[in-house]
Amino acid sequence: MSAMSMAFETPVQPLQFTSLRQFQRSPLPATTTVSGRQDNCKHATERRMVCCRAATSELSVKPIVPQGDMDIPLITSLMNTVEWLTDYNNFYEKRFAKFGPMFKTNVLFNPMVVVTDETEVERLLKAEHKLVESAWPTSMRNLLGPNSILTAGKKGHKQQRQILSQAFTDAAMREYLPTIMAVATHTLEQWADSTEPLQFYSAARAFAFDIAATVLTGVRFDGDRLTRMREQFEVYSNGLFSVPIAIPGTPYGKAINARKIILDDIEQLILAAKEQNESAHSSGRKNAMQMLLEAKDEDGAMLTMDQLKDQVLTQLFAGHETTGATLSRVLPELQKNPEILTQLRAEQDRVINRHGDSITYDVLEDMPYADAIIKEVMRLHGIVDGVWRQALEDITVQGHSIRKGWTVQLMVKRAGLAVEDFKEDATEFKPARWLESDGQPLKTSPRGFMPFGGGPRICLGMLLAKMEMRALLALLARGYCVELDDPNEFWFQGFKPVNGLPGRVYKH
Ligand code: HEM
Repeated sequence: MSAMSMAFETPVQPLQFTSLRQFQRSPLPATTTVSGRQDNCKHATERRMVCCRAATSELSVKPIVPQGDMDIPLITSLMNTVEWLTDYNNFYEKRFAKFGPMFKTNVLFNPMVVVTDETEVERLLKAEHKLVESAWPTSMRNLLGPNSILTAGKKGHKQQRQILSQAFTDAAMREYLPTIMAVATHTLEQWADSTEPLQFYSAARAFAFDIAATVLTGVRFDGDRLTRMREQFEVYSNGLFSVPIAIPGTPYGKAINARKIILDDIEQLILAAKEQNESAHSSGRKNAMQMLLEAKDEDGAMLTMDQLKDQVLTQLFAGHETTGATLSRVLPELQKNPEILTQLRAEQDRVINRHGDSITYDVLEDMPYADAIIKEVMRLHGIVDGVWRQALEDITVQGHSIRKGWTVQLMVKRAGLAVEDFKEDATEFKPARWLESDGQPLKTSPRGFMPFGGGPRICLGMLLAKMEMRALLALLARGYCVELDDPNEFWFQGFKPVNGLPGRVYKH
C-alpha cells in the first residue's frame, strides 16, 4: 500500500471523536508521509483530506474542492499558462509545496485538478469512459486530428483498439524483429561513422521514427521523405502543449503547418500501401496500416482518407516521440554509472554464451539487466509526466470533489516515484532494484509504476517500445561506446535536453 494512502488511513479513528470539529482540531500523528517523506502533516490540504475522509465515512459531510489557484479563471489561467509553459518543472513543485499532493489550478484555459496518489491514479485510469474520459489540451487535440485513437470517445475508442491491437501482439512483434534489428544495426553504424558530433536527442528519436514508420506502415520511406517527416515532426511536437491560436511564427502556428506537410506525405504513403496491399495479403500478418485500410466503421463503411491520415499520424507520433526520448535518457545514466555499463556488457557476454551471436526475440526476452535499466530510466525520468482526463460526472478523489467537466491530470510519473517499495532510495538510479537476488526480474511488480499508463488506454505500443529499446541496448553493449559532452545536461520539462545531448559514438 502507498505511503499516502497509509497515511490517510492511519489518522481516521472516528470512534475517538464525538464531532467533526473535535477531529479537525486534534493534532495529527507525525507518521503522515507524502512521497516517501516523514512529515508532520503540515499541509492544510492534507489535513482537509484527512478530515474529509473521516467526514465522508463517518459524519456524511460533503467532499470539498481541493485547494489551489483556479479562482479567477481568466486571469489565473493566463498567468498560470505562461508559468506552465516557461517554468514547467517548478510549476508543480511550487504548488505541491503550497497546497499538498493534490491541487486545483487552471492551465491552457482548463480548470484542472492534479492528482498524484498512485492508488487514485490507477483507479481513475481504470475508470476510463465511466468516471473520466481522455481530454488532452485543445492544442494537442487539434494537432492529432478529430479521428485519433488518443482522443476518441468510448465507442470509437473501443472499435479502434480492437482493430489496432492486432498489430501489437506478441506474435506481431516476432515478425517485426528482423526490421527492428536491421534499423538498429544500421543506426549504430551510422552513428559511429559520423564525422560530426551527434545530437543524441534527435538521433534517438530518428531511430524510433524509422522503426515506427517501417513496421507500422509496411512502406519503405525514401531518404528524403524520411528526413522531411522527421524534421516536420520536431516542429509538430513543439506545438502539442501550447496556446491554440494559429498565429504564424508561434509554436502552435508552426505545428499546424507541419501537420499539413506531414499529412500530405502520409497520404502518399497510404496510396502506396493500398497498391501494395494485394501482395501483402498473401504474405501473412498485417501491419497497422493494412488493418486500417481494411477497417470498417459501425455502419460498415471503410475509413475515409481523412480518418486514415489522422490514424497513421497518431501511430507515427506516439510510436517515436516517447521511445526516442526514453532512449536518450538511458545514455547519460550509462555514462554516469560505469559499473552499470559493465554489468550490461557482462549480461551480453552471458547471453551470447547461452544463445549464440544472433539477437532473436527469445534473446531480447532473456536480458533482465537491460530491462531493469529501461525500467529504472522510466521510473526516474518517465517521459509521460501525466495523462489528461475530463470528469464525466462529479467525482470524489481522496475526500475531495472534482466537478463534472473539469480536467483531471493523472500524474503517472510522480505516482511512480512514490512507490512504497522503493521509497528509501527513491532518487537514486539503481537498476538492481528491479531484480531478485538471483538476477531474475522481480516476481511481483511494485504498485504505482505506470509509465505506459493503465486501464483501457494503456499504451498500445508497449511491447514494440520495449523491444526497440532492448535491441539498441544489446547492440550498444556488444560493440559500441557513447561519449556525451555533458551527461548532466538539464532536461527542460523533463523530456527535452536543453542542448540536444551532443556527443559521439565509437566502436570498441
Ligand atoms: C517508451 C515508450 C512509450 C511510452 C512511455 C508510452 C506511453 C504511453 C502512455 C502513458 C499512454 C497512455 C495515454 C493515455 O492514457 O491517455 C500511451 C498510449 C498510446 N501509445 Fe504509447 N508509449 C510509448 C511507446 C509507444 C509506441 C512505440 C507506440 C506505437 C505506435 C505507442 C502507441 C500508443 C498509442 C496508439 C496509444 C493510445 C492508446 C489508447 O488511447 O487506447 N506508444 N503511451
